[in-house]
Amino acid sequence: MEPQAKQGTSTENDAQQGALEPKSSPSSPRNVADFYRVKPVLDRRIHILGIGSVGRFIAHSLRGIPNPPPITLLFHRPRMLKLWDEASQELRIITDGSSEKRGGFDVELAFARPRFHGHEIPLQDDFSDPSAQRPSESKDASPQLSEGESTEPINTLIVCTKMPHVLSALSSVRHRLHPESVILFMQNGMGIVEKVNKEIFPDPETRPHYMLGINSHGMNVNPDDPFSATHAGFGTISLGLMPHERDQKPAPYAPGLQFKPGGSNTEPIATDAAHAPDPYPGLKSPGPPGFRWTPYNRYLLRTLLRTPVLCATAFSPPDLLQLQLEKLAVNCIVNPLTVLLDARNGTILYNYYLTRTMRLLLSEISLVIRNLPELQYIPNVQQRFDPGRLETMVVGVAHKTRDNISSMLADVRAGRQSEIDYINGWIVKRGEMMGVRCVMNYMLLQIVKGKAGMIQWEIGEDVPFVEGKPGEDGVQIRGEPSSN
Ligand SMILES: CC(C)(CO)[C@@H](O)C(=O)[O-]
Repeated sequence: MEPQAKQGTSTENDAQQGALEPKSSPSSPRNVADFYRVKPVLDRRIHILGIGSVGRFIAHSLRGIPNPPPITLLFHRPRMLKLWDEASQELRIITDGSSEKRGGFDVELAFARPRFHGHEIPLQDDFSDPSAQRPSESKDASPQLSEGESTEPINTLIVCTKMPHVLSALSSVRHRLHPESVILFMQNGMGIVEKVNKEIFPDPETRPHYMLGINSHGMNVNPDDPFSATHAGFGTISLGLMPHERDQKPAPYAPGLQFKPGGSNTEPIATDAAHAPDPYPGLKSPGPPGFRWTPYNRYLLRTLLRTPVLCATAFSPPDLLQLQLEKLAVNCIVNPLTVLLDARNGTILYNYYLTRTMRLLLSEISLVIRNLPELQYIPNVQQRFDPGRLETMVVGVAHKTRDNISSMLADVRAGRQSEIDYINGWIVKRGEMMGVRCVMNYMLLQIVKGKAGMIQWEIGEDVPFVEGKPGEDGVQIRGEPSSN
């Protein structure tokens, strides 16, 4: 497949698009045909990685707008590609019982590269043939590709995989992403950008641009159809562009900066208690954000904003961070408690024992959030993340989604890895960095992991019954000789 051959062209006359243009010489041709021949047009193709319910919903929605962008769905497994080829090659979204099919998607294979302790691990494609190597990272960073995998550049990527699988999924397309690409992360929980920077794009010079999205649409998958999803709850998508480290300029008048007479010119000293020397050297102090529009982050944002069914809105990075933290506080309560109780979201309401539990957890969550150094220069953070306000939010969401199975409960029941490390685990980790010991969140984290492990064991240990053949009585245990 040659995705580039299928790409559309943009008619947007975007001044920023000039960033992609080669420098024109005074003798550059001026007539229209030559202009289009010389000027590379913006690549409108959007790639989607992670074709679960949210990936299907976004892909389907984008294909429904006037002048839709070309969309490439990236499948991890050849089996999915085969199922797609055998099916109608359409995505179906069911809303209020009415189903709408849309086609016109391109598909590609991008094998997820499993990772272990921060490194890709080579796996065999075919376990019966140990000589057949799965793609893996090689020392010279030029990836080994499997048959069917593309090397075409990806300019615009939306990552909809669940949090625990983002790194292995992104590893499969790392060789196709470049410093001007934009990646939109659509995960629940916190901390993905830091992980991706550490493990996938450690060098800021070659790192793509990032956007973050918070989804509140309720989506359900249909177990018997891998290419459909049910739009169960109408929500919104909040979007924000992340400032890039390459664009950060040193802030000469950052609050609290002074220079010692005769001392090092770059070493800050404290001017007052509120602006004491940075206790978190890894975290940036809020200098001018140094934000830069690029052709692809502008294009992706515009395209998502003009897709009505997504109800997408754009926010500044500090506003988006606060929205993420509000969602985190809700998820820190609803998700693990519904796992422990093995019950729907509404169960945590009108039960004073559970209200007490919620309040104890929220006191730690609120303390951590209100002391995050990245929020210290934002007004009203103390009120916005007050435990009482957070409790009202949790109760509101639990009530609104009272008949839903939380995403964490669904993952744990199915024996999948949950997102708890990026939810309560993130609170515990950030608390540790600030000297706040979040013992209740820590305990909840351990119990949820314990319960998930228990269910994974049970699934693994399942006695594999096979149905009796016609005429045989009862069931037979696989591998055991038949009793009759
Ligand atoms: C808020 C929430 C718990 C509602 O179902 C949702 O974020 C989820 O399922 O993760």
